[in-house]
Amino acid sequence: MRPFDPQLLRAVPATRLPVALLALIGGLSGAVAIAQAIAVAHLVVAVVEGHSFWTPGLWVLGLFTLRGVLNASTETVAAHAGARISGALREGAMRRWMTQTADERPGPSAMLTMATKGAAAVEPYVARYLPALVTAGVVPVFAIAAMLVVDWPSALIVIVTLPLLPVFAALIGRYTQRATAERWVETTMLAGHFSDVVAGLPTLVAYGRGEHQVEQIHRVGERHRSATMRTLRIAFLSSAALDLLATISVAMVAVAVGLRMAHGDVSLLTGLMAILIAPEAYWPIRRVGQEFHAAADGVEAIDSLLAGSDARPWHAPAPEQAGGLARAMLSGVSYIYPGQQSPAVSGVTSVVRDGLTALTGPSGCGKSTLLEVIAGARRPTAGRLEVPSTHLVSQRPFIAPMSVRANLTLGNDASVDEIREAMAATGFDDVVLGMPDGVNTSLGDEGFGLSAGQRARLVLTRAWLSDAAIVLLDEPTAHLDPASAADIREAIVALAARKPVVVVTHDEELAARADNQWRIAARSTRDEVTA
Ligand SMILES: Nc1ncnc2c1ncn2[C@@H]1O[C@H](COP(=O)(O)OP(=O)(O)OP(=O)(O)O)[C@@H](O)[C@H]1O
Repeated sequence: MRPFDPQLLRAVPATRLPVALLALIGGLSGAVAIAQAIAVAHLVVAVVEGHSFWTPGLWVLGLFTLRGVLNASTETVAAHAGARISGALREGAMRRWMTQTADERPGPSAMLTMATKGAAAVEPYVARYLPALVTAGVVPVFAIAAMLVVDWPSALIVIVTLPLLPVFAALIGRYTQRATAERWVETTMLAGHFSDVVAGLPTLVAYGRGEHQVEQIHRVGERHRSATMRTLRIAFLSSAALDLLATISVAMVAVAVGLRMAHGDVSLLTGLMAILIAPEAYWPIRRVGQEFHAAADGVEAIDSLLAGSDARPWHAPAPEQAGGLARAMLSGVSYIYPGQQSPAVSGVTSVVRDGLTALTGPSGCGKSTLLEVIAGARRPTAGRLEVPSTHLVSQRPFIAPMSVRANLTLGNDASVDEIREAMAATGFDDVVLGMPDGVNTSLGDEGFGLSAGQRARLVLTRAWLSDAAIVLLDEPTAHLDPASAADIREAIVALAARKPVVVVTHDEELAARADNQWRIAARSTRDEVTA
């Protein structure tokens, strides 16, 4: 972990002002602490020598209050800054992931960990560590300058011992980086494994494999626990080491001052001032050491959250001939999955025309992949693609745990009348009639509470309402009973009369209703699409 990584300040401008403000307050606070040490020394001398202690007393009180106010402001600004910056990072990353293709985006569990734990871990880095770092660069200089004026031999001891702290901290930092990176991997794995198990729990229980997962999660959890304990151990030990070093250094100043005072070389006031100012030179660096461990997770998270932030999102260009028959054009389009040798889609040249296009071919020949390439969810590895806006209904379409209405208007701003018209066209109006609160009925995760046929009608209604120029459907009649499949077929044909629809299907009846046919040969034998 580098002590300071400017990429965050560059990528998230919202960071700059609060960090500058916190550093300013930190510097002021350090200056006030030095002034307070001088005032306390004067107060003690006044008491010891029997002078009036009102003036130094009032100074101590005033400076004490000012320090309190500055500390309170630090906490307030830090809390606001932390929330604002982690929010900005989270939003930026999520916006980016939404525009990235499936191959560029991190996996779901990594995205989940980064957007929740990761973004939150940036708060201590920005709100505590960065300001502490700036303070550590300024306050020791103030303290040494004050000591040079007050008592230069004491200043010399500080000048010699002070560099040991950052050197020591840097050595610990190198070790911490590795431990933190390991812990971050374990955290992501635990989150991913846990969310997979929760998602698959009904299936696991149905096959009697639920108990087996307890052992699995326990194992992953144990690895996470021991990685966490390792980083905590480093944090505690290194804090103790830095504290010890600083304490010994201050003690050296105190012993030297004491000896010189015993010989009568130094006055009580000078000696006291030197002893009280000395810790102010060390504490900012000690604080950096402490905050460093709390911030280490944040640095790991920043790298992941900002990864690819300077890359431009990819979009297939829109076809020039927007008003004519050609709605989308594919010329020699191929796609190879990352890490694979042979292409899943190979040299497809075709044109999406008005009406219904059936995309057929044997299982595994690349139909779904081609649909995702046309939708812009995957970037073709070769060939040229011109596509206007599309609406893809995948084999597992996204249904949010929200109301039916919110699900229907996801990605469009359809009016009540338009929703009613679309529902009538797809037959979803009959489904809604049977629901307790009509379109305001809340749905569970992935449409829990709806049958497969009802779900198919819902997502088709949403496709109907979409503003996209082309609708892409992936096996919309699969797993439906004959009556539902017949209704969905009619709705698709009606939709295709409004805008071009490309449908991947094994349903011969649906394919027979299509105006255009695309057929992909089996992977081993195929050359290209025959349109
Ligand atoms: N994420 C992936 N990573 C690697 N290979 C993949 C991935 N998804 C699919 N494939 C492979 O790409 C090929 C095409 O898959 P695709 O799902 O597009 O076929 P399909 O024609 O739609 O099949 P089906 O009719 O069974 O749905 C298959 O050989 C499949 O194994």
